[in-house]
Amino acid sequence: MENSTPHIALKIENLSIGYATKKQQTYIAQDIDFSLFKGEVAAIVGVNGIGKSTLLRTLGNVQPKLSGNITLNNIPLEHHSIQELASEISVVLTEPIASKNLTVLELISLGRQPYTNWIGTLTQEDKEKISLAVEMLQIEELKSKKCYELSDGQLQRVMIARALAQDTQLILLDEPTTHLDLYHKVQILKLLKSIAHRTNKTILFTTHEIEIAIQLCDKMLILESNQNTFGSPCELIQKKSFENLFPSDSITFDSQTGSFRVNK
Ligand SMILES: Nc1ncnc2c1ncn2[C@@H]1O[C@H](COP(=O)(O)OP(=O)(O)OP(=O)(O)O)[C@@H](O)[C@H]1O
Repeated sequence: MENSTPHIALKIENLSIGYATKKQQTYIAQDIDFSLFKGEVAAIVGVNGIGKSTLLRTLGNVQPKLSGNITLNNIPLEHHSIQELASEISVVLTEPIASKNLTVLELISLGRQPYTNWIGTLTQEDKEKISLAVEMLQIEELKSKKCYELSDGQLQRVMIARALAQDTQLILLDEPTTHLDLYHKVQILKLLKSIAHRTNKTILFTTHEIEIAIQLCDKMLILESNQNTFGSPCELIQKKSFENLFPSDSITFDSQTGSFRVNK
């Protein structure tokens, strides 16, 4: 049984996500099922408020699941220690960072925290991983700037560099391209794809850039209120899964071009 799934990095079965208080549980999405292999890049798409960020936070162990199974490298998420998770999953969320007074280099160095000693001394390996992340995100000229001096798009690239410096098997990113112009959106998603393919990491991100995701992702998860559909972009197009994502009197999906058309 072990040998039949050696390369699955992340397996999600019957997952229900939402918010729990002592009195009640509020379900945001239920029956989510999918698996991601090592070396794959995948996008979670769906309309506003459907639960994309909630799912990402649940997978990143930032908030608890309501039920179901999340398995990372064949081991249930809850069986990984906090220390293990920090070296296996990096999470880039949309919340503003508390540490904007740090320089860019200091912030990226925090990505190495799971590996450094208690005073945070960086080894040669740590420094090399940080330099590589800076180089990959092309942010050399920002290294000494304070984070509060950055534009939203620059900060977004710095946060991705921090996640890369963390050097984890799974990288989760919540809307990593929101503040970027079209060129940088494409550049970041192409970079994420090449990192996944070159380094065998698994990268999962939420996005509203459905058309770019169709062109660049290996897999996509479409969250909808009554169902969750998962597959390669080609499979999803063939299954007509994108066609009912938005009200058809306003927007229709053209399966020939893989793009949305506004109905005037
Ligand atoms: N802390 C919270 N407590 C209770 N409900 C919440 C909380 N945060 C978000 N929600 C609700 O969960 C639902 C899903 O929100 P979520 O942010 O995951 O959606 P999303 O698909 O990422 O949306 P968007 O595309 O607008 O970013 C929404 O109805 C939202 O109101």
